Amino acid sequence: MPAEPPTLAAERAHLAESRAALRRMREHAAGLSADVAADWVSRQFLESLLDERVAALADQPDTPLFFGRMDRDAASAAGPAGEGEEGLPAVMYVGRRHVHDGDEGRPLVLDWRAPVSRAFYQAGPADPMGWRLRRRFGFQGGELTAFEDEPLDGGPLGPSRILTEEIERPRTGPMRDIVATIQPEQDVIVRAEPARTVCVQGAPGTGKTAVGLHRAAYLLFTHRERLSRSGVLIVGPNRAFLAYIAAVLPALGEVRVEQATVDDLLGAPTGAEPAEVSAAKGDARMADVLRKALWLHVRKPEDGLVVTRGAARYRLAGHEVREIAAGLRGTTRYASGRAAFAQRLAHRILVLMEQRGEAPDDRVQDQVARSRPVKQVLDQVWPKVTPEQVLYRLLSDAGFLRAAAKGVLTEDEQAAIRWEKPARSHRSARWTAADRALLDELADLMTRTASLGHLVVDEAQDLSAMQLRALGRRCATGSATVLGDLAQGTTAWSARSWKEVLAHLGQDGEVTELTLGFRVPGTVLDYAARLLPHVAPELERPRSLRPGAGALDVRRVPALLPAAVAAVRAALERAGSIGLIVPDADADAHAAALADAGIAHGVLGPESDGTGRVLVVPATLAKGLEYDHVVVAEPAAIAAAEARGLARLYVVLTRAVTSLTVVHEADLPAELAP
Ligand SMILES: Nc1ncnc2c1ncn2[C@@H]1O[C@H](COP(=O)(O)OP(=O)(O)OP(=O)(O)O)[C@@H](O)[C@H]1O
Repeated sequence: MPAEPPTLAAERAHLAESRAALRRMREHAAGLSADVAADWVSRQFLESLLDERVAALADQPDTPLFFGRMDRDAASAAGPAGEGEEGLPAVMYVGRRHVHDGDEGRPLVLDWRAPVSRAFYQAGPADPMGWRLRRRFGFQGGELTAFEDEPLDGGPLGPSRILTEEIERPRTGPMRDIVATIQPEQDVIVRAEPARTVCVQGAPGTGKTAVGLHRAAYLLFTHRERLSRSGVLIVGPNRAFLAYIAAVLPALGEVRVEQATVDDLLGAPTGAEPAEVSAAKGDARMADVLRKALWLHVRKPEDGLVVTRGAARYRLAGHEVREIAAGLRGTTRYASGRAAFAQRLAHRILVLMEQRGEAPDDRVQDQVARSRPVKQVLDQVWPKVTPEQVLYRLLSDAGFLRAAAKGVLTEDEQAAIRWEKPARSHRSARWTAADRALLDELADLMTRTASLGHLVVDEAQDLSAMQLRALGRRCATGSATVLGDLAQGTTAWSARSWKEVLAHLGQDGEVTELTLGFRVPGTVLDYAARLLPHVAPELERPRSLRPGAGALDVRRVPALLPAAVAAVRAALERAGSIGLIVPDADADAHAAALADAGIAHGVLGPESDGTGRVLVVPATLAKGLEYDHVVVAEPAAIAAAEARGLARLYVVLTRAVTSLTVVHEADLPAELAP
């Protein structure tokens, strides 16, 4: 066997030493006892913390313990004992977590999220940040097999082979983390200050989703205590997408991040409606209409209030009751306003009691507030209502809608959102996705929605103003990472500007644009970009990290189904995942054709992630996903299936990592012409 090159041997020795140290750290943690806890509850808590710590220190044999190394330049490293300024070692290894040598506490591997590790991602010849060399390691199944050096004191760096290989490594399952190869412009977003909301406009495959997930991991590392208390939530477009990204954060050691769709948060729709109606209901002006509609329920009192206690009667005149209601109206949330109204009425009665020489205490005030006469006034003036009751009334009662929408919605707009045939009551009403956002707004007008510490919103361009407001409430006291691509907006209410999105979300934030695509090879990206002037002319044309790479094959075929099967069969000759993306209406036919041809496959559904190397993907579910080889069947039908069909086609054509085959029986959409 040829001798191993000395550098590789030395790096492997460091890996072995780090692994041994991690084992010791784990043994040490496992030996810690929760007995120091003062009581049973604290002991349980401490035990679970220790279990978590032991689990976190497990060495996953397939996951490299470190993926990079940095060598300081001579000037910075010339400190005592080989340590440079700030006590930093002359050499540092960067990995998924800290590993230190138990005896001396010497760091063997530094966590990628530690401030010092920033240099691994950011240093370059233009600004070496005190470092001389960056080394990237190649691994195979946990074994260190290669390395690549990037001198930081020389000329400009070429593209990293390890990065390209990582991108082209065949996909076998869900999304992987990119912690070893985060690029400088991505790193800036990942490490942006926690309090800052960042918004990323990114062309297909520029790493928006990856960046959002790594930012969540970074924030949890830097502000663990605060954020694990207040919570971090990732919001994605559908279950299939969430299943696809689900493994990334656990691989980075973060298991406490929630993932949800907007439907999960606001409630699943039980009804459907035309897109124009949803668009009208999704308009931000609906917030004004709802506020008005709710507060229209507070009515002027007709009579005063009479409370009897024993033989005594206490009376508040109508104008006094009116004044109290008027003083509260609109100054609080509806539910707390109702409670405060009862208390204020009771307080005034208490004052009358005192004037008569009684000495009532707080308990008496509470009793009066809950008494029958007060409740009667309350129900008449400030009735208890639910969001469903208010929205039902608004959408079914033309007069009430007119009163609430006066000066905000035109007659036509009112007619558009009104139900033609209302259900019999709010209980039997069918609520659409757009209604769910309205109900959430009403619920918040009644009682404040709890806010989380940080929200990552992916594919944010597809959310309506009212949905964004609903998400904004959930990060009102925190910050957000907003990710999306205006060119991939496929809803009737898709955003036209990120400024507006941020305004609806109620967050101040800067918009950063990513245009370097990692996923899609140059030839394929250029083909898809022919659609860009038609879907989002204001956006910059995306560039690919692999400009010369990729195979594009566009074929007119006499019969679509057999041609799609043949294209899938050809892709099966190569390594990696295969997505056959088809118009939604044709998914069953394509699945049947594959089955007839004896090709094992899964079919992606809204609630399922689909399994298998070959997946039939309805076009409307392709967003955010990727496959090594993509076969697109009948682009014209995909484009014709919906109002923003060209944007859908743009999404569909940008899912391939290695090859794209387009088969079509009908003419291609004219916009795809060169
Ligand atoms: N720095 C990187 N190193 C390695 N792979 C990367 C890097 N950045 C992105 N990728 C890979 O590129 C692919 C696309 O990334 P991602 O899905 O995050 O992009 P996106 O901008 O969300 O795309 P889309 O808008 O099309 O959904 C993924 O496979 C991701 O792992």
